[in-house]
Amino acid sequence: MSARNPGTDFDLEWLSKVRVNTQAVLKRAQHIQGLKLPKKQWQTAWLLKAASCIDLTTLAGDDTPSNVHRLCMKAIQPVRYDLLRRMDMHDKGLTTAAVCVYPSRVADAVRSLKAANSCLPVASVATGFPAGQTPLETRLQEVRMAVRDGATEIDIVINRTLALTGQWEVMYREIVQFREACGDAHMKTILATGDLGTFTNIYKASMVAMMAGSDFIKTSTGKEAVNATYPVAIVMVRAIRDYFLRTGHKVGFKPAGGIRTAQEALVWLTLIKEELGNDWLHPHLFRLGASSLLADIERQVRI
Ligand SMILES: O=C[C@H](O)COP(=O)(O)O
Repeated sequence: MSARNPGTDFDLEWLSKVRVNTQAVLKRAQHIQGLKLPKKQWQTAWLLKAASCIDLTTLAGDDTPSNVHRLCMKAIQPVRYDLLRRMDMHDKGLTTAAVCVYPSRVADAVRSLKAANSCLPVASVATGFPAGQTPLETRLQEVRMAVRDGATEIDIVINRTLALTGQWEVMYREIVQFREACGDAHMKTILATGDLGTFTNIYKASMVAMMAGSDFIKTSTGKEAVNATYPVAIVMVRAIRDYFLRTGHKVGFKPAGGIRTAQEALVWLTLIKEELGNDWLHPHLFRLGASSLLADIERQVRI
């Protein structure tokens, strides 16, 4: 992970000026999707880069220590050894960026990784994931417990009620408290953009999350009706760029939810390269939240 974002004071004036131009956003997203993807000879390298940026996730009601263990083993060796050997990549230490599990499964993941001598980070969703509709004290306690169990990254969800009713300062104060509860664990803030209604709300929520000290902003929980989309990403990465220009702090970006194919992973990498530049094309500033993307990446690498 990179240097942390310390956040800023809440600045209402900054937010009130914001009006996102919907047509311009849609046009830019379409342009990015139309760009030529890396040529065949570079695609494998790009796909391995994508694999290294995955937060390999399981967030299911029937998660058990055994499937969390299998997830951890896959995260340590995301692409088959013989395939990596063929590419002379077998000794480069390729892993995913992290594993991501529910708070109750953090201890299982930490145990499995430790037993395998791996220091891969364990991320945990918290704060009443996915809806965030539990009392603030419960949400804070959940963060503290996940950290206590060994999570070094916490994916919090914002309180959508506050965003939809324009209570930005209250939302800011909640996120500041989550950041405190995280301690040294890095905080990714999930906006659940599919619930936020407008691009302007998405920009404002991104900015509030960064002002409150988020290390990453993340699109979705994977449980909304609409999850990671390219237009939403354009709005969020522009907010990241504006925040960087104003404060000098680089905040990471994590699209998540419904990302299943190697082709989509390539578009996501292209979008980041075009909008934020190469600095962001590393796991400390870019993650793909996905439960089933890796299988297609491995398939494409094999071809
Ligand atoms: O944060 C990660 C998402 O919950 C994963 O969503 P997915 O299962 O659609 O890949």
